[in-house]
Amino acid sequence: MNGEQLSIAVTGAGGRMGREVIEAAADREGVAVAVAVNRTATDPVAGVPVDDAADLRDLLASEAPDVLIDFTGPESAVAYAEACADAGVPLVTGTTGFADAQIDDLRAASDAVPVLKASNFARGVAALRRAVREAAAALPGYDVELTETHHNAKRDAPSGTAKSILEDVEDVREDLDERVHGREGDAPRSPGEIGVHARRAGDVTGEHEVLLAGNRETLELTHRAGDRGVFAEGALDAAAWLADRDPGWYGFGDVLDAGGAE
Ligand SMILES: NC(=O)C1=CN([C@@H]2O[C@H](COP(=O)(O)OP(=O)(O)OC[C@H]3O[C@@H](n4cnc5c(N)ncnc54)[C@H](OP(=O)(O)O)[C@@H]3O)[C@@H](O)[C@H]2O)C=CC1
Ligand SMILES: O=C(O)C1=N[C@H](C(=O)O)C[C@H](O)C1
Repeated sequence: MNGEQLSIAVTGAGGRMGREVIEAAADREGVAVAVAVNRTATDPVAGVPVDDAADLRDLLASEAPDVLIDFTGPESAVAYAEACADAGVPLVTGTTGFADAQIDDLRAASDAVPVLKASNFARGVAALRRAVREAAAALPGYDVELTETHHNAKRDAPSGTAKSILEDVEDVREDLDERVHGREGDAPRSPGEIGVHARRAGDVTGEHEVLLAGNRETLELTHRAGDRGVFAEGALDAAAWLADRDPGWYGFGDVLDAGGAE
């Protein structure tokens, strides 16, 4: 970092989250957007010109930002991670929907630069995940069903956050080893199932609900994002924290454990 000023690059600058990050950066003291790119031509966002994503490597070399924030799609995120590794620029990515091989590619980039990947930058989701782990461990034998709801333009299903929560549940409840995505026809529930339900409707920002049921009682744990600003703020906190780290693989929990942005 150059003194107290954090210089960021933003990919997917024309998308819902890219715009939100640029707008949040404009509102935050000590943060400047040095590079903003998109695959397709995009008008300036909050006064920041948006360049062609094909020029990212040149722009990273000429502008030398402290960190790149990426909310795009899996293929692009992997390509941008490779550009970051080559340019020595730390990467924060909130992109979801990666295949396992693409995660391996991201991890390879983290040999060269710090890479922070998070399926959700809301602090409430971090708290939800802790609560779900505790509840699932405390309620052995209870059925678990997860429902996520997002806007009608979301591409990947189930959401990245839902997959993270599923991993949390499976980690503390080894008896739950079969993910069942929706049910249809003659489909009685078997004990090892975790039901997974993805709803797409309107402009819902993002909701995740975990239902635990058994022993004549139910427990529901729900997070609702009010707007995308909550994700953008978390991503900026992560960027500020990551800029001075050593190469390696990080999560949003590392930022929160350290007390948030420095
Ligand atoms: N971790 C978190 O907290 C959050 C994560 N997300 C995730 O961020 C990602 C982007 O979400 P959102 O901003 O709503 O999406 P949008 O579709 O609104 O924006 C995606 C942007 O990235 C560009 N892009 C580049 N490569 C790809 C690609 N391979 N597929 C799709 N778009 C691409 C698009 O450019 P062009 O128009 O030129 O194609 C577009 O500008 C998703 O994976 C989403 O799940 C979203 C919210 C919070
Ligand atoms: O695409 C979105 O919008 C969101 N994606 C993330 C996910 O897949 O979990 C996070 C958030 O729920 C919004």
